[in-house]
Amino acid sequence: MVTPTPLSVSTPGSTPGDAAPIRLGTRASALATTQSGLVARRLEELTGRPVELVRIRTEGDVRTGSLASLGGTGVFVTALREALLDGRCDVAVHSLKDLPTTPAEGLTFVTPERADPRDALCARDGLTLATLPRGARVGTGSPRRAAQIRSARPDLDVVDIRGNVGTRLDRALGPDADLDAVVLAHAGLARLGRTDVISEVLDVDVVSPAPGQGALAVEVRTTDIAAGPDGPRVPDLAEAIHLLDHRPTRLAVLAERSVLARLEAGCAAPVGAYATVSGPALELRAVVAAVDGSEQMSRGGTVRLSQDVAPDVIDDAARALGVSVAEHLLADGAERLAPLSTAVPEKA
Ligand SMILES: NCc1[nH]cc(CCC(=O)O)c1CC(=O)O
Repeated sequence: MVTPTPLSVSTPGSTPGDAAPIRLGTRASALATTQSGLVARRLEELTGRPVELVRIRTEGDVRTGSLASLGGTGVFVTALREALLDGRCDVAVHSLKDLPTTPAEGLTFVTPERADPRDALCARDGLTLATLPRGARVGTGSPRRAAQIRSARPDLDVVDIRGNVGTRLDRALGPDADLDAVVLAHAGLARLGRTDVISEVLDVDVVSPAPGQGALAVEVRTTDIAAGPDGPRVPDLAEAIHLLDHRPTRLAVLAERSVLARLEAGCAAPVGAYATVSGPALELRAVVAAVDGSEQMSRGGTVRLSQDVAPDVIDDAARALGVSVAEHLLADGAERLAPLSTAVPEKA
């Protein structure tokens, strides 16, 4: 327990405006600001301090090349992390699936409860993966989605697209649509209030989600929240960050991200991983797919989480599950199917 500081005590007549604001760094897209707004409101409730959004442009927002050509490692997060480290903001909110698996020096993050991790097909006329006509054009910028869509429906024409959620939806559903469908994360659509455009939520056995999909990372400077001789440097923030952490989400995404880390794969690699906690069990399934859809391999595993050990021992068990599943995939020849490293080949 952290002792509340005067700042976090709500005294009669005190409003959030009375205390120093918490500056929350976010990308400027509609999805990013919506996600950040959710976290900002929670932080205001938990600390009694106002939260100010600081908009930061990331490389992923500036560059317009295909997602695969950007290389995938941290293009959406590096600028936010720099802003945190040089003090332009105190908290940064990321989509966890955009966060590289290599830890950032001096920073630490928690994961609030995850939303639906599945991908969603948004097709004209309510079409589904099964009912799209032969040769239909399906847009996605994700090699993981492309690989699995092609594997399920080799006859479809998968088209590489980029852009924010609205732009991508327009490609299939707008007045000038040039595609029959696009694939987007359910969580992003849900946060934007756009689940009406979904024609099918794709089962995780058909399209395995990106590691961490649907979850947010709320990142802070380690020094602000780590307990020192006099307690954390920012006690009310430390307490709030601690309360935002959702343990089952944390364990699931630890296992999923450990698959990616052990495969030395980036978020642009055709790798899916999905873990769930049910009772004392953590269950994980991961997929590596050839981008042309010709082949995919899948491995799963389960670990029983002992309740009477230290939290970091349980975290280690979640990571070990991911590593073990990844090693099975490597033993199966996963590297033959897909370029796993972040060095992305020239786009055709
Ligand atoms: N790289 C873009 C991105 N990062 C996170 C989400 C969706 C929200 C989430 O997965 O938490 C999206 C959009 C999409 O994939 O459709």
